[in-house]
Amino acid sequence: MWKIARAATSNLRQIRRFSTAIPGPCIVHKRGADILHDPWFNKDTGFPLTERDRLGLRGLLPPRIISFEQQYERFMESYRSLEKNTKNQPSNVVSLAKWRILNRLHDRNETLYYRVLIDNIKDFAPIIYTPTVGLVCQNYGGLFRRPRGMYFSAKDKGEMMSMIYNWPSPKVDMIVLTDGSRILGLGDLGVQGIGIPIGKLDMYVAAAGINPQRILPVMLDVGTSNQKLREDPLYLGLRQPRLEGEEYLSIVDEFMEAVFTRWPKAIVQFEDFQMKWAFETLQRYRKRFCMFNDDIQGTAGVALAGLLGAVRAQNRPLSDFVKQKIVVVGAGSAGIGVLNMAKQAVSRMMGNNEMPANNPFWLLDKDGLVTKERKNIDPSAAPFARGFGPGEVEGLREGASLLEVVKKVKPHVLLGLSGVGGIFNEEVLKAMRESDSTRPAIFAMSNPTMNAECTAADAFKYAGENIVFASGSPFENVNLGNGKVGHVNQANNMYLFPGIGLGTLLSGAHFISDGMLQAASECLASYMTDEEIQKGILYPSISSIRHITTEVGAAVVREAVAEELAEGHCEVGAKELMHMSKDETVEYVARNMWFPVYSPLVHEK
Ligand SMILES: NC(=O)C1=CN([C@@H]2O[C@H](COP(=O)(O)OP(=O)(O)OC[C@H]3O[C@@H](n4cnc5c(N)ncnc54)[C@H](O)[C@@H]3O)[C@@H](O)[C@H]2O)C=CC1
Ligand SMILES: CC(=O)C(=O)O
Ligand SMILES: [Mg+2]
Repeated sequence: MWKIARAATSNLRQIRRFSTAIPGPCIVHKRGADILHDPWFNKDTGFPLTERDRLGLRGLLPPRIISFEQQYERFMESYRSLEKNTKNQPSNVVSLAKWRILNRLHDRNETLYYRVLIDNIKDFAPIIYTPTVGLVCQNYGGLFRRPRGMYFSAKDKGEMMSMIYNWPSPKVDMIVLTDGSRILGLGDLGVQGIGIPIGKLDMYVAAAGINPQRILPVMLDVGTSNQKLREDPLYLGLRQPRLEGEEYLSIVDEFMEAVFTRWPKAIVQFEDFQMKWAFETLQRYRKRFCMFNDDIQGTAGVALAGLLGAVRAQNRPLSDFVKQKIVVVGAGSAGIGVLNMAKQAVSRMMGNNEMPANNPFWLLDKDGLVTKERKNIDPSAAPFARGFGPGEVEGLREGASLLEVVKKVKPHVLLGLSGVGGIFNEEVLKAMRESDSTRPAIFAMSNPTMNAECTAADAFKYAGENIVFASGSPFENVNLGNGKVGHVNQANNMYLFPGIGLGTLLSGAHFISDGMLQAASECLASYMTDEEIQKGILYPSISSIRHITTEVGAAVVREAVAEELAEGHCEVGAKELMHMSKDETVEYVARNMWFPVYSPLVHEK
């Protein structure tokens, strides 16, 4: 079942070379300076003379023509100088300086921006995505220069159906939407949360090859509960308390109707909504519109793939997943999402849609262990509340502390999605040494870095060198001495959301089923070889994110076909999708991925 998928696509690079060798023309409806000021079309000094003539650019640029490769080198050179010149400055200052230089390129020339991003994704992802994107959101008021994406506010009620036509691109494939209410582990950042949809969509372009002219980051500004922000003179959002209840839902309803009226085939990814709205909107829209919630569903798939990897790392068969004791810290949208998907996997493995006699999950929130004695328990957490009596670990009371739970349960896995930095402290990590696993797994998945439940170095230092470790934001591998390395995995939903979006788009499904999400997760899990897993490597390197996304996208397409949800995309109909072999589906996905090269621009009125 867990075959290695990589060999099947060894010809991917060739496909990409071929498709980039003869770039198709790009229709542009403007001329002259308007083109130079449009990052979608601008080539800076790279416009050939013929194009300068055709588009009225002669004289608007210095005469020398610089090739794409030279422009690329020039940018990388200035990036490297910046790195050198800021060496001794505080890390936040350096990170923001790096973000600024990339953002300036993004604002000026998207083709070059995405090319440097794709080629250097391992170095640049921590800048355009977590952790730096968190810092950018926190400082958004001061950093703001040019708008990116669209802003729909509570003041726009009744206007959204017409506003959506203000977006200049006639076609949109992927939208990432936030209301800014839970930005990473940083809380309510109101309108400043727009940085998250922008960063996520950058990953869509880099990893999934979604055309940047067809992405749309959206901020739904319904106010903020963050009083400090409301009082900040530089704050750019509505300075009013967050809308609640029906008032809130009517805004989201109106936005969704507007989007799908203009772009019926678009996919909307909900991102960083506070828990109550994350679950409510998922339930409300998932059958009506093509959408998913990344924090609930994307995170769950990535975590499940890692949990299965942790079983393999113990040299145990995957079916032993049902015997793993898993402690999840954080009962929010992400933690509950992970538990729901892990529970589904357990029931599938049991073959009878039942849970094993010994419930393998323990859930903690800010009030400690969640049990059946919990007052006013959230309905989504209720299925995971522990009981008392036979089959239960003795002596664990309602609200037991994390340390008590770890000491008594001796879990195989300790997984944090609490947003609380350092909560896996020395004592908790040392208690993991008594785990019943030969290779305990510690997943500190909260973002950004300062909110991680522990650092990689502390995990290996206190819990032991034989652990497997994953974090939501990147950490360096840990030098364990004697030539040994503690491998750090990045358990982040970035390994799945681009493939879920791309696969759904290319299948033409109008709805994202549990089966499609499960297929994505299984594909990620099976991507890793036994040799890698034995080294504690549970996820691929981010350098291969395009490759893994192609595989995940193909797995999603195939599942949509199997469930008869696939209706086809552009000239490829449902029947053709049905007759594609696995390799052909992978090639189909690869063929449809955008790659940044300068296309000849053709002017049309
Ligand atoms: N690595 C990844 O791919 C992802 C990471 N995350 C991260 O997970 C974190 C949580 O996200 P959500 O679940 O959406 O947030 P949320 O706000 O819905 O939930 C947070 C949960 O943590 C609990 N909590 C707070 N303090 C605690 C404490 N001291 N001990 C135990 N539990 C405590 C809360 O009671 C709540 O249940 C964030 O930092 C976010 O960045 C979220 C999605 C994906
Ligand atoms: C990664 C992500 O989606 C989060 O931290 O919210
Ligand atoms: Mg998120």
